Amino acid sequence: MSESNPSSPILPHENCRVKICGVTQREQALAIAELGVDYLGLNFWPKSKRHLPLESALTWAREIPGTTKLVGLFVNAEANDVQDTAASVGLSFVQLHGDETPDFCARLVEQGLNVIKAIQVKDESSLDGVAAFPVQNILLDAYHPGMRGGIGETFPWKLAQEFKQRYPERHLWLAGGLTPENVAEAVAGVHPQVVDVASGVEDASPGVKNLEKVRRFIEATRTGAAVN
Ligand SMILES: O=C(O)c1ccccc1N[C@@H]1O[C@H](COP(=O)(O)O)[C@@H](O)[C@H]1O
Repeated sequence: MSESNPSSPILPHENCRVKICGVTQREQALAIAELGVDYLGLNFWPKSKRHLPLESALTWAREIPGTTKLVGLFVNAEANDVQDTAASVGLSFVQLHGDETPDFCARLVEQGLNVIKAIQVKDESSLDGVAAFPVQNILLDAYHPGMRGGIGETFPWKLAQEFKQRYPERHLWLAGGLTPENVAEAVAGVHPQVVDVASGVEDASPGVKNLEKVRRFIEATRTGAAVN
């Protein structure tokens, strides 16, 4: 499926697109789509605080307008479950945030899925393995021992800049600790294709977004300036 989203109402700054991840409520999902977000992340990892049961997703996900693409997040799921969920929910991308191997990703790509492989960046060597993954979309997130993601921590963006130099043909989804306050600096310094945020647009409750923060995050990404 194409990366382009021609009906997006405002052209993003430097064409950087926005993904809001870990939405758990139908009304919020519709409101966030209405704000013009490019990608909405649905978290199918049962251990996440932002877990969305498949049964819930099936009741409302297809109400989201097609201008907002759905991304399903999985951690070490079975290939058949990823494929079945993608088909039944109508996912445009699957985000693999666990220890999935290049072969596992290849199998899903062969099935016609658009795979985003997440890499938790510990240091420069974390980038070495990227070459083996047969996917166009790579998501870089912060490394935290024993945690899979959604933790609100940044990693040194100079490593994301290095990724861009080493893998210019890949699409970079930049994640990890992004907020309405720092996303403009991230876009200007790294030039990712997509910025992805979960906790940075929430208050106290994981999975419940602060819509004003979402609005400010989108605006900061598209205007290239921190919005207060
Ligand atoms: O959000 C989660 O709960 C989560 C759980 C397991 C793996 C990934 C998860 N979220 C992803 O983590 C990054 C960064 O999140 P944050 O903005 O730092 O909170 C992002 O890609 C989310 O999609």
